[in-house]
Amino acid sequence: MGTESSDQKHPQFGHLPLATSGPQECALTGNALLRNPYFNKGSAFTAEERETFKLHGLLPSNVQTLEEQVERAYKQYCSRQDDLAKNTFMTSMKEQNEVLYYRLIQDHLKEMFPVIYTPTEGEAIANYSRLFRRPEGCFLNIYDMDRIDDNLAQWGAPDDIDLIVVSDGEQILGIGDQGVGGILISIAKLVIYTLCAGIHPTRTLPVVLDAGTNNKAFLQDPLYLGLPKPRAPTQQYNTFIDTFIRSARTHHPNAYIHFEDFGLANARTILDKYTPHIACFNDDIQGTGCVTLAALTAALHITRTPWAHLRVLVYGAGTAGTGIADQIRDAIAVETGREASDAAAQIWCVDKHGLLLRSDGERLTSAQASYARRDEDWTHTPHTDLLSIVHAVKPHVLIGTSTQPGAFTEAVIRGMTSHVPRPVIFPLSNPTRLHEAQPSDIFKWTGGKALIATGSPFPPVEHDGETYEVAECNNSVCFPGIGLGAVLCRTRLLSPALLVAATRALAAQAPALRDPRRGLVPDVTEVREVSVRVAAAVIREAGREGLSRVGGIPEGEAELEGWIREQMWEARYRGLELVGRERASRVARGEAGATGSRLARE
Ligand SMILES: NC(=O)C1=CN([C@@H]2O[C@H](COP(=O)(O)OP(=O)(O)OC[C@H]3O[C@@H](n4cnc5c(N)ncnc54)[C@H](O)[C@@H]3O)[C@@H](O)[C@H]2O)C=CC1
Ligand SMILES: CC(=O)C(=O)O
Ligand SMILES: [Mg+2]
Repeated sequence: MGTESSDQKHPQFGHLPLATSGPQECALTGNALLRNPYFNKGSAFTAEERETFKLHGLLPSNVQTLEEQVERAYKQYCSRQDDLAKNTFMTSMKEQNEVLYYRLIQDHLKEMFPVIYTPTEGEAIANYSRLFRRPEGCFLNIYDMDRIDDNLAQWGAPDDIDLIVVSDGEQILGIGDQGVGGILISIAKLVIYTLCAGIHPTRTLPVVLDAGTNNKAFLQDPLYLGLPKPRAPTQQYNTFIDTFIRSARTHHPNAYIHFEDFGLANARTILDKYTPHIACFNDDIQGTGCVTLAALTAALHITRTPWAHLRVLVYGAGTAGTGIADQIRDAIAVETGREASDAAAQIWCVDKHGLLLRSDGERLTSAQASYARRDEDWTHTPHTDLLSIVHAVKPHVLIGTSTQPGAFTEAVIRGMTSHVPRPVIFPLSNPTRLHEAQPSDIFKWTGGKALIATGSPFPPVEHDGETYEVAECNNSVCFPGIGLGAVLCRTRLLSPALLVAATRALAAQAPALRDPRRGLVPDVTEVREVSVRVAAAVIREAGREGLSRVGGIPEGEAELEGWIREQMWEARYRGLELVGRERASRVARGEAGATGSRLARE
């Protein structure tokens, strides 16, 4: 586990795998220190530090607090003319001073989350090659597979990396193939891990797998920074993935691997292949499934619909849609004692050719096949028309993961409302412009009866003099806590039981359970505390299943949560201790109290 504090003892918990307090050892001085975003404090370096680290003459004389720096940075942020410019400003702040960057976001979380994540991050990704200033992360090239080992080895010693987020850029945030720009989704997800779960920012690695792109505009753009070739054929692609996983396991054997925004054909195949062997997670399949099931669980608590009678319609049966369907199927099976195949019969999936039917044959992916319906039951209903399907199925729940804006029309929503008293409607497609319906319209068309959650943030809805929160049902509410739990107990695998435990922990924290005007999932401003509970559930379950590789984890609830909190990184300045280069390289090799792998190269 993290070596940062291997020589520090915590008064309450003894030796913690990863401590985030106390002084930090630093071998950098002068300009090199100011240019290092992890150690840099800018105008907040104390008089003593300015002396010790040879900073005199390199900084204006006034020593400021982090709060004063945040105030100035926020004013600069506000002066940027639009969200994309604000996003670019934040990227540059991250390159200069990580503590200030995270603290600024934390102090303005609600306002800034959509700027550093969906929807604005999608715009930044689409414009990656135009906005590019400085590379961040690890770029792997399918035509240079022999170098993957070296490329990954340079990120530190085997114990330095706890978490890798990797994307191949094929299906980014609902905006399709973004090629090498996919590095930015890996970076954005890692920022959320740090913000929302206190994952140590220097112990993570963002990776993009550049296998080409089928984005025609990029292929014709001389400024495109990735491989200007169509995506490589399947066999070569599979070898690329295998090589990446093998090298990652060799050089960073403890890293939990998070897959993000892979294309439909590959996302599931890769997850199924590696889940039995390594601790890995696909956010679009499992994270989205987990948060949606948690939101649904809270909604059913309010509507009082029994699991045994539940009817669910999933519109858009791709990576996210089938991931959600699987989680709901498994929950129905657990709650009713039915076989998973029987539980699947309570879920109807619609994709671009209409309701999934058995006669679709080879057109169905393996994930879709278990939801295909018998053709003979649909001979009298137009199975390509959503409204007709709604009238035939009478769903309690309608979920949109189709990227088709406005697909949940007034007729569809009113049709659904004619069959069930409290329709549960989740338009989850990102970014905001791709949502299947607007929450305010859904509220209007259902006479305020709907229980709504959306994929991107929306403002609250007014109805009959009351204000109703619209929950953001985004995997960002659950993947940080799941990852924190997985990292802290160094789970060998991320088994289905760990995900069930995480989902239950998340569902139990739905604000709507306390007040029906509040959201079906916790708000982003609450996520850090939510992550503690989710991580605790994951760690406890990993212990029960014999998957945990860390000893001495406290058992009591309060003690376990305290143990987790102690290891969550926080955006505050710590004292610096000057050490010699030799000590610093031992630190970087994990032989002494380290400050993070990336410093090995600095
Ligand atoms: N809220 C959240 O946490 C998450 C939201 N998403 C969003 O969900 C959407 C889908 O993402 P993925 O599943 O990764 O993409 P995907 O490409 O794997 O799935 C989209 C599916 O929609 C289908 N589709 C296209 N046109 C359709 C139509 N007219 N009717 C019905 N189905 C249609 C496609 O054939 C495909 O199977 C994206 O907008 C993405 O941003 C994805 C993951 C998490
Ligand atoms: C939220 C997310 O993971 C997506 O839209 O792909
Ligand atoms: Mg995603």
